[in-house]
Amino acid sequence: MKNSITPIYILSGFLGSGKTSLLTRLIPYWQQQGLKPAVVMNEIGEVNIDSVAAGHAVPTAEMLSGCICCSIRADLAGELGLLIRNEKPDVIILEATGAANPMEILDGLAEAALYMNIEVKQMITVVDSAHLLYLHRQQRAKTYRLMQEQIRCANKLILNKTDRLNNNEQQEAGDIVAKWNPLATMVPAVRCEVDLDVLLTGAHAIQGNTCSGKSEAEHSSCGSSNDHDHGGTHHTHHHVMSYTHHLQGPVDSVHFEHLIRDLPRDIYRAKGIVSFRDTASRFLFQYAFRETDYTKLAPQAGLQDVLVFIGEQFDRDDLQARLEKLAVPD
Ligand SMILES: Nc1nc2c(ncn2[C@@H]2O[C@H](COP(=O)(O)OP(=O)(O)OP(=O)(O)O)[C@@H](O)[C@H]2O)c(=O)[nH]1
Repeated sequence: MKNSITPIYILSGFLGSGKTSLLTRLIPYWQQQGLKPAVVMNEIGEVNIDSVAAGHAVPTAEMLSGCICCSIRADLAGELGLLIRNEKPDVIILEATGAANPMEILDGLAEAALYMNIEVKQMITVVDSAHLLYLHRQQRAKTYRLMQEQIRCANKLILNKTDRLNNNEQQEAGDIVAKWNPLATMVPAVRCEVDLDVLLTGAHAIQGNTCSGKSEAEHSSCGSSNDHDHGGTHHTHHHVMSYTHHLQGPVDSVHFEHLIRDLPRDIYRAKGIVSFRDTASRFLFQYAFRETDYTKLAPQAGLQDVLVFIGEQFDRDDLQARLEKLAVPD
């Protein structure tokens, strides 16, 4: 392990807010400066679709099937240690799952810092401004509270997806975020297109145990609420669940689009790789807060065809049955 301090940038933000979009900008930014970035990617699901989405070839530690803020937090120090020892990166970007509570990640990193020379430089939270506004109007407790925590703990905020809001709504979303975290620098953006020189320099210190002056008791979504199981050292996100479905072959594009259109509201994120038999093409598929996106892939690129759905206590069996029907030709 090298003796110099390895800076760590944490990318936080709710599911589908744009963290991977930011990652794809950060990697070439540092590479162009002659630096060697490495990535720690954390996914609640069993597969890492984000590395296909990011399209980068940098040293990556994948932490799958759990959340680094709770169920697999104990593995974080080991993964970081391996990455630093084997790859000697100049900078590490830690992309948390969208369900992660940033306070718990900071705690995990503070533990890791006992064994290795690391320093958390920035906690950048990417906010899906349209989703934030929707939740603010609905006041859906658990998800809303988690988003609030992620915003409060940041020292840099990207108010992303402003293309989905009109001017008044953008103002409203900005006001909510500024009220929750008046200290952080906030930058509005579309697809996280921000001036990285500005984003990465100068910021108030990360607030450790007192995100924007809030008390420990208010850091509820992972540390002290009923959302998590605190049996021993094992914590789980009760209200967030995922389902991974491996597709056995190409599916009909129209049937697939209907299935996605009719997804229950409680599924707020889906992503995967899917091949369509009617168009003979293969796509990276993304669904975030009711918006879908398809990026064409080379026929053999990346993983086997697979879909990951993330949401709040949705009917997994029903979803599985509907996905299995897709495999049956007309
Ligand atoms: N309309 C719109 N879509 C965006 C914007 N930024 C990102 N997206 C899309 O939103 C989806 C999710 O973006 P990601 O960057 O993968 O989000 P993420 O936060 O990494 O998602 P998770 O890791 O699953 O939590 C993708 O389809 C992106 O293309 C934006 O500013 N506007």
